[in-house]
Amino acid sequence: MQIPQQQTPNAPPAGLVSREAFRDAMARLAAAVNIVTTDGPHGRAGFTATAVCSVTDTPPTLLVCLNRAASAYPYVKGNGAVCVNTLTASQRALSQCFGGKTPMDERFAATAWSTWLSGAPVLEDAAAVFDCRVSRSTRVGTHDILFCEVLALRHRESDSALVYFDRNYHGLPYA
Ligand SMILES: NC(=O)c1ccc[n+]([C@@H]2O[C@H](COP(=O)([O-])OP(=O)(O)OC[C@H]3O[C@@H](n4cnc5c(N)ncnc54)[C@H](O)[C@@H]3O)[C@@H](O)[C@H]2O)c1
Ligand SMILES: Cc1cc2c(cc1C)N(C[C@H](O)[C@H](O)[C@H](O)COP(=O)(O)O)c1[nH]c(=O)[nH]c(=O)c1N2
Repeated sequence: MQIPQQQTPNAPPAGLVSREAFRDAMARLAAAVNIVTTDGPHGRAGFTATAVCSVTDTPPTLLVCLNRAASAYPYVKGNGAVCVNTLTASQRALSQCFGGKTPMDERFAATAWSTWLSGAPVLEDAAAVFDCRVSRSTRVGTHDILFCEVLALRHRESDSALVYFDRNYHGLPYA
């Protein structure tokens, strides 16, 4: 039998969760770290993202949550193309570079990039690469949820992972 929300034991009343409490709890969710890039008529940009997950394999689609205040936002929206580059443990510095206030050209100067189908910059030695077109997007609060249809991909076998957990980076060795 399903228990209605208001009768769930120990459930706090709705509407009392602060941004701080939400973030504190979210900090307990370990997440893969990605550099999401874009390029095209509206220009090149990229940002670090942990809010990335699989949506469906038919058609292969993932989602990325992007803050509309981010400097990359107008570029991503204008180009309608992104590449999700999932980082290995050795790429922590790159995540820091794309996750702060570093000027866009300096971010991309930190390493070499190529392009596949979408035109967005590809990090060839990433743990996994998902080259995508943005098939649709939805506004929720401060963010847009971008649904990204995968046009091409590649992944490395037996490599480490970069994980963001408890407001810190952690290297996860393979096996
Ligand atoms: N989804 C996001 O937009 C997101 C995720 C992680 C980090 N960040 C950025 O990196 C900074 C440092 O993050 P931190 O983890 O070290 O400490 P934090 O206390 O700011 O965030 C803790 C956790 O809350 C979530 N979060 C943070 N800002 C958010 C936002 N604006 N919208 C939705 N969820 C959010 C993330 O899961 C994050 O790991 C943040 O202040 C934020 O600017 C943003
Ligand atoms: C570990 C980690 C994880 C995330 C981020 C940061 C860091 C350090 N940031 C923030 C994003 O990368 C960037 O810092 C902000 O958008 C501000 O960038 P600008 O200085 O405006 O380019 C981020 N932003 C976003 O819109 N969605 C996300 O999933 C994440 N995830």
